[in-house]
Amino acid sequence: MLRATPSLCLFCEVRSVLHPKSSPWLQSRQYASKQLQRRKPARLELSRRVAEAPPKLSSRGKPIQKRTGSPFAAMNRTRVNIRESRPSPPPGSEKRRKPPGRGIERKEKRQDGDFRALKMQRALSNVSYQRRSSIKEEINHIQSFEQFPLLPVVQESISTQALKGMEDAEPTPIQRVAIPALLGTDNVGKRTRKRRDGMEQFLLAAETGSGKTLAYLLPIIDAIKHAEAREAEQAKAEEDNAKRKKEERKAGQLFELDPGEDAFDSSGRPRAIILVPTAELVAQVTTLAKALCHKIKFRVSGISSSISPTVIKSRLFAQASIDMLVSTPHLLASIADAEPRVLSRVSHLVIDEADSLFDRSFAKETTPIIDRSTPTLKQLILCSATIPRSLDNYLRTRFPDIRRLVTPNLHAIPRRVQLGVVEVDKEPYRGNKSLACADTIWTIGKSAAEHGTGPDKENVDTKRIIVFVNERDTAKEVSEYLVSKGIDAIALSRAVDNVEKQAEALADFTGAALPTTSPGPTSVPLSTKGRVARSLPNTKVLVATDLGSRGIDTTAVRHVILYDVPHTTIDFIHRLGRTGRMGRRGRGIVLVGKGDRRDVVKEVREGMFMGKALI
Ligand SMILES: Nc1ncnc2c1ncn2[C@@H]1O[C@H](COP(=O)(O)OP(=O)(O)OP(=O)(O)O)[C@@H](O)[C@H]1O
Repeated sequence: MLRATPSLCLFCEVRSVLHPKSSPWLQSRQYASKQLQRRKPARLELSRRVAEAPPKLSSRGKPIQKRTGSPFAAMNRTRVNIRESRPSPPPGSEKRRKPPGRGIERKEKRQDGDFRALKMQRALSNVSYQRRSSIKEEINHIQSFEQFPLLPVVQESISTQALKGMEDAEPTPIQRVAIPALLGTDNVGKRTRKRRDGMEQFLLAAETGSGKTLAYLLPIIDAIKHAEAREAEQAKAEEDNAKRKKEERKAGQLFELDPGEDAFDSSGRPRAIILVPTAELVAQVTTLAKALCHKIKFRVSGISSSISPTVIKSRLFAQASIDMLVSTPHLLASIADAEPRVLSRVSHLVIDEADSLFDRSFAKETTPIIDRSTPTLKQLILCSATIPRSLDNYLRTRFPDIRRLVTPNLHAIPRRVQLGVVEVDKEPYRGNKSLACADTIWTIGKSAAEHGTGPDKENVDTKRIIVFVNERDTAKEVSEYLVSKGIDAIALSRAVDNVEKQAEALADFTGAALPTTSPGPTSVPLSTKGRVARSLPNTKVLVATDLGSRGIDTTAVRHVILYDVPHTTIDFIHRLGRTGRMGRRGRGIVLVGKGDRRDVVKEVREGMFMGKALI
């Protein structure tokens, strides 16, 4: 009988020492063959982890942990595993996390999921659909301006001055949301009014062409008139007091210094300031405020760099007092450096087109104006058609308590605006974008010319078209090309020197009165290389860069051509927002060429078709 000692065990080798079966019955054949079967594959199969490098060991001999957050963490990976790279949540944060996929959240994820290309450049801050629906419900009951507790004179001026000729005009959604909030008569306002001490902050955000200007102007003018009445009462009481004291002094024959007249000078110290990015917008907002002041009686002035310094000085300081000032930040900041009192009585400060005025080119002028007016400020009102993510982040840190007054359709381009696409690479343009642009304008313009009835078919059903380009230099190039093709076009850009003609053309587009002395923008050189070419009557074209598009009220414009595909959805919203204003219909045409983001254009079109908010 064979006896197997532990050291001779063929199958268990070293382990055999501890093997419970290292006993004499190990010799049984059955057990030996089983062990052989088990061991066979071990000689043929490689470990699954054979390709991996052996773990790096620290000086203490322990494996070094991979740094997932390091910029080199993803090197040499063959699989994308984004989850792995996410930092683990801090302890305790699980409690605050909402249960996954509940109600609105889940639905929104699905809605967002459609914008695959736009997600890559996600530019806009999100407003939940739940919030949009609740705002809709809240403002549903407001049907007329009379429901706002405005002073009777302010109330009257709406139909007779601001919306003259518009019978039965109803407040727009942003006016329904903002006017009660700024007056402090909405539910939140009533609750907080009593414990209000410092400055109130508001963000008004609504679609383009939805009447935001009137939404902030009416409550501010109302507040100015209230303050005026209070101050008049106070002045009367002080006057009575002074009179009484004088009589007392006379009766008592007391020697006292006569305090004399109160030297409180309010010239050059406006109560309300409205900041806008361009001189064109200064003119636009001032015109509306002036229309209101005919009835309401308050003093408003607009100043911009297009006005001479002498006129600026007289507008600010020549009047006994000034109630409202409209300006650009650059100009006001330079005036405030020389004359700090200009910001010493401001109770209402509006930053219109806030997304522009808080961006890099304006922020260094806008922010100090806010800081310097803060001691007297009662309301800071920011206003914008879009809330970019950068602005959203800035507001969260700088104004965490700001009240966001948004409308249900914020960031959605209305369905009444259609977006068409012209493929520039295809026949007959063969990549010539300017030719495609001129041809598109001719197609739009021809129908206007055909419908003209006058002998020279002028001023009859004139089509106004805005062409948007991304770069300043392109604006001039494109307008010159269009003129060479017989189109009445002018560039609106800071790079263009013909300021007077620009102003005329813009006035014509915005419906403002044209100066009678000017020959009018209809006279365009219609010749190319000394030869008179055919011309397109009844069509006017403005070639503009993005800054020209901000805030300008071009209600008469039905067509917008996007010569360049806009960089972000923000630009899409502002540019297409020059048409389809205040419930009108409009048409946008985008020229798509080689290298342009077709997927982005497609998604914007789909979003517009479905009336969805862009992201
Ligand atoms: N309640 C209303 N009913 C009818 N029209 C109105 C009403 N309120 C304002 N409007 C008109 O709507 C037009 C657009 O107004 P406004 O320029 O204030 O729009 P906006 O929202 O500031 O646009 P943007 O975002 O482009 O600056 C103006 O011509 C204005 O007279």
